[in-house]
Amino acid sequence: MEQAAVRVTGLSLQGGGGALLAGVDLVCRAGERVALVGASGSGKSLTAKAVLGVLPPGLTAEGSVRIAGTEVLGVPCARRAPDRRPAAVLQDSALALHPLVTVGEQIALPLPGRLRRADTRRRVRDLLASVGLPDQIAERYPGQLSGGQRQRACLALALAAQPPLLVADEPTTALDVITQAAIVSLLKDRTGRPDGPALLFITHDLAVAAGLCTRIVVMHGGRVIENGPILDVLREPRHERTRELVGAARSAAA
Ligand SMILES: Nc1ncnc2c1ncn2[C@@H]1O[C@H](COP(=O)(O)OP(=O)(O)OP(=O)(O)O)[C@@H](O)[C@H]1O
Repeated sequence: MEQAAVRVTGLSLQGGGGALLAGVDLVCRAGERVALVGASGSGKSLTAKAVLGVLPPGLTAEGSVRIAGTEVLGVPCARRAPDRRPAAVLQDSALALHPLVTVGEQIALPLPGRLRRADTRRRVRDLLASVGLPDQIAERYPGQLSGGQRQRACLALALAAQPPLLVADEPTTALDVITQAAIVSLLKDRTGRPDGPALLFITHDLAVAAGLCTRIVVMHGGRVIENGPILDVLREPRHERTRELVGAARSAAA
């Protein structure tokens, strides 16, 4: 069987007095970009947190989450082997970066410690360039960047660790439409290729999902209700809730 960047099987989560996720199955293969969609509260972020190893305390998880073939469910991110840690790009880039450490120092952190300083500086510059940021950004603090620049810096930080998978949880929601398009185009360039991470893209925007991803997983009430090639699912949604999401997206675009 081909090894997936992430394979979630029968993931269930209990907490807050009830079932939050029930038997979630999801696969994102190496070199693939998969959209995870669903109405608010359907369980997308909790699924992402289980994959990332950052589940909130007090929740009981069952099932399986395999990253590049290794079982990681219940193993916090920091205790996973470095090549089994997915990277994350989240909605709030200001919270994702340390406010008192320069962008360059933060991007250098995941790089191998044995690199000479000049090599580290060069790698940081290359990573910044790969997300369309100039060298000088390395010396700045996160608060001195625009929201779009900060999200690019978060992407550079995520790519620095060469993760098998990038989980992007509504990464463009806080940005204006032009910056949104630029970040989506960067995600398309930098993920879903044999030499880059696979992408699990959580979004409410079906049009963006269709432009970026080849497959879609639709959640409702803590379950996966539909799953398939994105253009097929959007053209002919089978589940009533998927039809509602597609209908709402069509009305918004009209
Ligand atoms: N730590 C927690 N304890 C108890 N319930 C939680 C916890 N975190 C989330 N939930 C509940 O689990 C459900 C799924 O939440 P989740 O954040 O995964 O939804 P979502 O699909 O990402 O929604 P949105 O699109 O609004 O971000 C919601 O009903 C939420 O209230």
